[in-house]
Amino acid sequence: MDHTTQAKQQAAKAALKYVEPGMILGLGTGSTAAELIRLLGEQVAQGFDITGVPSSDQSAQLAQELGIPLSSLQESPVLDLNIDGADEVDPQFNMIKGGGGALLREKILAQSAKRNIFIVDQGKQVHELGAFPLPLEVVPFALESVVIQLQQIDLNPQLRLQNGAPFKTDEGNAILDADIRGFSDYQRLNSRLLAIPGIVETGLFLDYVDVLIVGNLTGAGILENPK
Ligand SMILES: O=C(CO)[C@H](O)[C@H](O)COP(=O)(O)O
Repeated sequence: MDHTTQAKQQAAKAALKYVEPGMILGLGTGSTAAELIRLLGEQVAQGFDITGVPSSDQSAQLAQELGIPLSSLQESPVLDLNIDGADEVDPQFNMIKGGGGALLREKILAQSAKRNIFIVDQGKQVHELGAFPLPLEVVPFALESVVIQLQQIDLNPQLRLQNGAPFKTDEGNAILDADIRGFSDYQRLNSRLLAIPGIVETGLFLDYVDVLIVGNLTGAGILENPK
């Protein structure tokens, strides 16, 4: 197993300690979140009682295969806890998410949770955001128009592809990956992006972290956000 996977597993293992019986738990998307879902599956098989609300069809499928009872956000609109991964996190707990294309549902779950824990391997910690392109979820009808507007502010948007065709999110939208290097006022950038009609959501997750768990080869560091 490679070192990054080991670090992701350590982060997931540390997060498991925050999960209490009877919780309605938001299940993130991506390989780190999948590590957590696998661990939860083992716990559920031993009689642990939780209900998961998945942030993607992919996570729903994995949880279902492992026998984790599932609910939907419609049935369970308030989550006790949400646990998800991230693509980048800076020292102020600002994050880029959406590498797996689930940013819209992920942000909705994060917003619906009483508490949010993000689990990352140490390679995700950065001084400033932007080496990882910022995913933007865009309504297909508006795609070309949004591309032009993003080009005008030098964000060099790239249409995300999958097997040669435009990537389609679980909500049926497209993803544009934008180059935000050089921008440091993330709140302002986020507001500016969300003001463009057709951009449904951005992968900038600002003010969402309650606890950040950073996995390494042998364990995990716990960082509480003093917000
Ligand atoms: O935002 C996400 C999916 O939309 C993921 O949390 C993010 O891409 C991290 O993925 P991984 O754990 O595989 O590195």
